[in-house]
Amino acid sequence: MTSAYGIPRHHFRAKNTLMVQGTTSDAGKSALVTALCRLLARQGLRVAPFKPQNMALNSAVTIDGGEIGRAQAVQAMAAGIDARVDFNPILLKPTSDQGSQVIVGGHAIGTMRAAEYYRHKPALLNDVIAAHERLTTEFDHVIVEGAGSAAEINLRAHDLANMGFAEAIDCPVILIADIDRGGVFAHLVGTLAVLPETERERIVGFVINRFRGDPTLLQPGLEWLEHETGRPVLGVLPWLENLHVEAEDSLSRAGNSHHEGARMQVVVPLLPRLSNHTDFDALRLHPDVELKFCHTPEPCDLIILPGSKHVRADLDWLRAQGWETAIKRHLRYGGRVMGICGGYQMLGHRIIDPDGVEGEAGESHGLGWLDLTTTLQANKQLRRVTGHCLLGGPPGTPLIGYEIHVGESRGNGLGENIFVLDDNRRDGTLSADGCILGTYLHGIFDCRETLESLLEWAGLTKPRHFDYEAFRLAEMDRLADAVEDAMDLERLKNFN
Ligand SMILES: NC(=O)CC[C@H](N)C(=O)O
Repeated sequence: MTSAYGIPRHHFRAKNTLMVQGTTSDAGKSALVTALCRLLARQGLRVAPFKPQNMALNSAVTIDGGEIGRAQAVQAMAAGIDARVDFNPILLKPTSDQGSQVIVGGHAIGTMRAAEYYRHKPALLNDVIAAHERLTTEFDHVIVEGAGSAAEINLRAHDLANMGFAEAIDCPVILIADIDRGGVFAHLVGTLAVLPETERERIVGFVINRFRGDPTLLQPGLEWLEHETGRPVLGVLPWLENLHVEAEDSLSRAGNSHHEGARMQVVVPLLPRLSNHTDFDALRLHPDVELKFCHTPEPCDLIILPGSKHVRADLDWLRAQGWETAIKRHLRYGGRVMGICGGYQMLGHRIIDPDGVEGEAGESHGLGWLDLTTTLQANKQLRRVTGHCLLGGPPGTPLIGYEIHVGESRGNGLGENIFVLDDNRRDGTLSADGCILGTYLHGIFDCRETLESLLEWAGLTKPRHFDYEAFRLAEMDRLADAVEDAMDLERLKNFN
């Protein structure tokens, strides 16, 4: 038998694989996959997350030295295993509205516009299938996350992220919809309606996400849905107040924080190509910190220039929004400034992109507050690091982080390093007056001790203890508990 798109198919052939697709973006696919990974791992099963294709500027460095979407690294954590490139064989990192850097098997193969990427897709589907196949031989279960909406029929012909993948490997699919945004029945029934018969057949049931309110009022709708579609509602997941699971990409549900009694105001310019915003999760969740992502400058104690996928363009944006003048003033009044990766590069004298790695070839004047110059190179540096932070003086506090950058910085400003890495390298530059700090390391706030040292440097006395690692694991368990209460895990296991 062949699918509506000509791919040979058999009935539910893929071993131990269950896929979650959504009726919309942000329906809760990532969270459901995270929860299922956690629940299966809690039963002592070996479970791997998988997302064929991810589009995100939040990425993670894997144990095997590649780059994948952040969500799959979080799901791996939920599954109790280290992240590896097979969990997300294709990652698209948008650099402009039309083009993305294409990362295959953990490594960038180039920056492509949509049409060019489409030409690569048939070959890429083979890479995706091969990665999935490797996981099925090693793990008891593979939980696959789709991308965006399953109903994007305009993209279906070359799809490898949703039904294109499910058809190719032949696996059952759960469809999840977000009731909080409304229209949930229309979303579910409408999605089934636009799918061809063979794809519709794969949908083994529905999950309704983010429900709050009176369940008796929902019940008639569920009965209607089951009757109308002949498919079960496998679970209604509750709205979980302030649930923290790292955001896949957009800042819509994450974002600004407000804590009663916060003593430190942090502002992060909302760069158009801001990358790795999960860097700020531990910081914005800290009880002493109020963090805001802003388009235009606002008064605060600490300004952090974040990572960027297109540093020179984001630097232009920063200037156009008035940040350069505002930051100078902020420094004059004793404020602190920090730059992470792309933001660090902006703090130097120049950013040179001779080969147009991030857009037009050329160079830009940096803000010039740290004595360094950055050249962007074809080769991307990807590594996880451990070490010590010497901010409070030797022997320093433990440090963890990761690097993802094509820029290489040189200059006298790199002399006084505050991060000593276990691989004998150094990182972390402090300006002579101690008010400006730059680093290539992402994820450094995740480590409690480093977070406290950095907050003290920024002017906070005796920061409260906040253990982000423990917090995020507890949140994963809160999510998993809710899914366990709402769904029958044994039933899900029997779908394949
Ligand atoms: N993660 C980042 O901020 C990367 C900065 C810059 N785009 C580089 O690759 O060097």
